[in-house]
Amino acid sequence: MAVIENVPHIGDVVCAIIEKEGLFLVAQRPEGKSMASLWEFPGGKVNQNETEKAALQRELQEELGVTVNIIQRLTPCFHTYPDFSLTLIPYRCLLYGEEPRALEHQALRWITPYETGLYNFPDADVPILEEYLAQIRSS
Ligand SMILES: Nc1nc2c([nH]c(=O)n2[C@H]2C[C@H](O)[C@@H](COP(=O)(O)OP(=O)(O)OP(=O)(O)O)O2)c(=O)[nH]1
Repeated sequence: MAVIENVPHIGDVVCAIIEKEGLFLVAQRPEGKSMASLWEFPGGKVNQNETEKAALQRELQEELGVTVNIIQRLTPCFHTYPDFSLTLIPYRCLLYGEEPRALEHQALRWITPYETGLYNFPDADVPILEEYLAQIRSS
């Protein structure tokens, strides 16, 4: 029999795949937060009456101290964790030149597509990573 999940939906979460010279940025979630130490794409929840792009720029200022050039929206991923569900909305982005700083994360790393397997990502990120890697391999 199918089990119907009944967990709170936290809403839309935007995240940035920031690219630089064939590398992209991954950020390690802080200790003490949910999914601590997993590697994610910087971003966060979209507030009420806020556009996705405005939320992304706000979160990237707060977390990395940068403003980005937003290039492309990838396919959103609806995912259910044991205690909540979310819709994770990825954007490919380029930097204007400022170097990101880990203002809220444990660490930041610029990685190549080949290194992705060395990092543990939240489950919601897996289809997003697959789409992104397929896209850059075919370009
Ligand atoms: N920024 C970001 N969040 C992600 C990713 N994958 C993923 O499942 N998430 C989840 C973690 C959080 O529950 C939520 C992001 O919301 P948030 O950034 O406003 O919340 P937060 O880190 O303060 O986390 P929390 O204390 O609410 O658990 O989305 C990702 O790649 N990037």
